Amino acid sequence: MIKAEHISMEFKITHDRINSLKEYLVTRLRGKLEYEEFWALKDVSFEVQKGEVIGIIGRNGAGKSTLLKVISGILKPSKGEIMVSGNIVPMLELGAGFDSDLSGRENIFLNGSILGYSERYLRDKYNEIVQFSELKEFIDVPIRNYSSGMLMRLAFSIATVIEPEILIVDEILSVGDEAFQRKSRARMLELMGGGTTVLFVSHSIEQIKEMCDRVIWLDYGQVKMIGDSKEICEHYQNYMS
Ligand SMILES: Nc1ncnc2c1ncn2[C@@H]1O[C@H](COP(=O)(O)OP(=O)(O)OP(=O)(O)O)[C@@H](O)[C@H]1O
Repeated sequence: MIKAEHISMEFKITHDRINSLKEYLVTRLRGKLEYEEFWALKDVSFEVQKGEVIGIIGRNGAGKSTLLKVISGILKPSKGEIMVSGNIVPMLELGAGFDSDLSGRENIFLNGSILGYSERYLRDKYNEIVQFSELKEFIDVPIRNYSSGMLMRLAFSIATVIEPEILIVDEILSVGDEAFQRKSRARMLELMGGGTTVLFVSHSIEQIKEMCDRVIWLDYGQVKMIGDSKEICEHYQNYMS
């Protein structure tokens, strides 16, 4: 379902302080722009089968979010190849795929169509999405007036009600109030039970142990360990303590 072969991701970082596009172009044309190469992912390979729930762990800056972006097709890897079969719904950055001037209702259709779903399908699912989000009174308000918790509810409701084949989630379960967190966790477990393949990043090792079949542990952009979730989490906890 997902196959990553020798994925490496390079970012070019400049330490020059550049304040405008003009300054950037002048510096660049003079050949004075100095870049430092930084490899956020180095030679990462793994395979995920249909229906598996995979946790990605590692310290801050280890490359977890970068890996999710590469799998989602948001970033193209500098080296290596990623193969994905099935429709992916990425929930990576809050508000991505939304237009802040549009209402919650309009954004359900906008976001849903970006994710590749037809208007008819979204119309069928609309009530369920709104009901799950608990945003009924706010659904015709422009989302720029939503709190981050409300935005998260909307994004989560769209992503999970449409039952994607592959769901990619970055730390989303830690946002929102406790009641919604509980509800989201139940919904995630339901999706996992229904055969959705899930990849998610979490700093909560307890959550990873509870929900995942397998874990990928990234360290400095490399796969440090990959395997059974309880086993890898124990190694990780020992390593970090
Ligand atoms: N667009 C970018 N340009 C330059 N460097 C980047 C970019 N995106 C990420 N990085 C760098 O790549 C490294 C990995 O970042 P990433 O966000 O994938 O880490 P992470 O494991 O998700 O971290 P965290 O647990 O803190 O969320 C970091 O050092 C980060 O600064």
